Amino acid sequence: MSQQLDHGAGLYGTELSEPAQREAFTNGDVPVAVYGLGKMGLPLAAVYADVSGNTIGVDIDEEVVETVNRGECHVKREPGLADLVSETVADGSLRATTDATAAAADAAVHVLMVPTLLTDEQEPDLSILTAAVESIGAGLSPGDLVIVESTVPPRTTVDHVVPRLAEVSGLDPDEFGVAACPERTVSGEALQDIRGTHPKVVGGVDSESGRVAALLYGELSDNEIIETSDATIAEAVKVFEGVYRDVNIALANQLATYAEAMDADVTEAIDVANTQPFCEIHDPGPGVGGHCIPVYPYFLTGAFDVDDDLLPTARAVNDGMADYTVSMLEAILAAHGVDRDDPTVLLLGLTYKANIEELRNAPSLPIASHLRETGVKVLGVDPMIDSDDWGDLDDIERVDLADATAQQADAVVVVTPHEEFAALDWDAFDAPILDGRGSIDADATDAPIYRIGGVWPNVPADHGSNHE
Ligand SMILES: NC(=O)C1=CN([C@@H]2O[C@H](COP(=O)(O)OP(=O)(O)OC[C@H]3O[C@@H](n4cnc5c(N)ncnc54)[C@H](O)[C@@H]3O)[C@@H](O)[C@H]2O)C=CC1
Ligand SMILES: CC(=O)N[C@@H]1[C@@H](OP(=O)(O)OP(=O)(O)OC[C@H]2O[C@@H](n3ccc(=O)[nH]c3=O)[C@H](O)[C@@H]2O)O[C@H](C(=O)O)[C@@H](O)[C@@H]1O
Repeated sequence: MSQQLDHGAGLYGTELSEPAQREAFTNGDVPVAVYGLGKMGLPLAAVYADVSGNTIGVDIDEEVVETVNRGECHVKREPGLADLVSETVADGSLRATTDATAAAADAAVHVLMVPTLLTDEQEPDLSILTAAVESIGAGLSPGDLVIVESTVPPRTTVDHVVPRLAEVSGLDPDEFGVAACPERTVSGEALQDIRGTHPKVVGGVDSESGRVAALLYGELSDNEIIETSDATIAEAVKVFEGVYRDVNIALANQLATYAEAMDADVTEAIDVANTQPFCEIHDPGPGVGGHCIPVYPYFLTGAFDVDDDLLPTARAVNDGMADYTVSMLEAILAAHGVDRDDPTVLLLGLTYKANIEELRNAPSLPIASHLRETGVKVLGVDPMIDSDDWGDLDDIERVDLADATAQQADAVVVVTPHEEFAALDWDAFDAPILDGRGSIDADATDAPIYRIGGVWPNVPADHGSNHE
């Protein structure tokens, strides 16, 4: 029996030995297509290219495709990614295209890394995933493996992806493999995470799908490969991780409101509580953003008919922190004698998380629109957002970082503490500061600092409770 895989053939159902399969994969004889070249897709495609020597990235955004094919990297602040993209494009391991069906026809492994969002009714929106699945179906061959790395509601792979692939390709489901292998990566450390910070979870729709997926990720990751009993469990692992985080952030936010009432510093209480191993209370803040953590609970509540008060309540607590922040700000303005009809507030950090260029569900957005509704003039500084990308921020007047302290704002709010803010002269603002993430070293300034659920350094005694 030949120990040589025909170039382009798939590994699902192959009679080759596993060593021969690994050799075929790392020799470039098992072409890979990665669908979605965003914050997660580009790092993933680059690692697949580095290992397989034969990966094509697919994106609907022509600018993304052209950027990648120039060997350039559009995903910011991912250590090592720009070099890896440049190297793999230069040696021919990585290329990009907008032609998903042509890519699917060439590939034997198809990796879905496209966004999975919500409808306006907070229901899972799998339209993007479905479009990519249909493109793959149009080019699917017997022996191929389709991998769902996108985060999806549990049961999506078995109930939606497999039937759609079979219908579009005309193949019988047992002619190709499908596995849910959710991406457990954090932006800002994507390459190291993909290569093994955490165990890689792999869940095949059948044992052969799981076997092939585990073999491939055994080449990408130097961490343990955890093969779950089926694809649904693998999908649930990812969603449960995210829901765990949302509920625990809601707990931290609720505890912050109690800390205010008891005139105690919630951060100190949390830090000390977390010194025992059964406690991992998260951090309070102005809200939970991104298109992951605030979305994943709806992959359960919007996908299954279960009587659940907990997840919706946690979502309401987290979404309520924007208004909580605004109400604190209104009290701060009053305490500092600012009673004009149109005070000016400067927001520092608009994206959902420090040093990450993503505005989806960012707490700064409801904070800004709530302030605008009350007649406040809202200025914003965010070094992660170029001026030509400011269009979505129509409630906020853009200010360059260099001009931040010159704005004569009546109050300053640190919503997202980008690393650039560490160098700011907080005294130069000559205004009270609401430090939404507890990111300012109070010893470094005489400015009055207010925190959510925290002690308020440099705040005069008559300016409300909970102060030093
Ligand atoms: N951002 C994160 O920290 C993490 C995200 N994830 C999951 O990864 C998936 C992707 O998220 P991100 O990379 O952050 O999204 P993103 O928004 O950064 O990038 C998505 C990319 O997909 C492209 N795209 C949209 N429709 C497409 C289609 N039909 N075919 C091909 N490409 C298409 C877009 O043009 C964009 O370049 C989501 O399911 C998310 O839940 C998982 C772990 C971490
Ligand atoms: C369970 C978990 O930690 N998931 C991670 C999460 O990463 P993500 O980039 O969404 O950021 P995050 O650190 O969870 O923050 C989400 C939001 O929550 C806020 N946040 C975060 C932690 C906290 O204690 N308090 C808090 O208010 C952040 O400011 C941000 O607005 O979601 C990622 C994802 O699935 O996209 C996932 O891969 C990451 O491992």
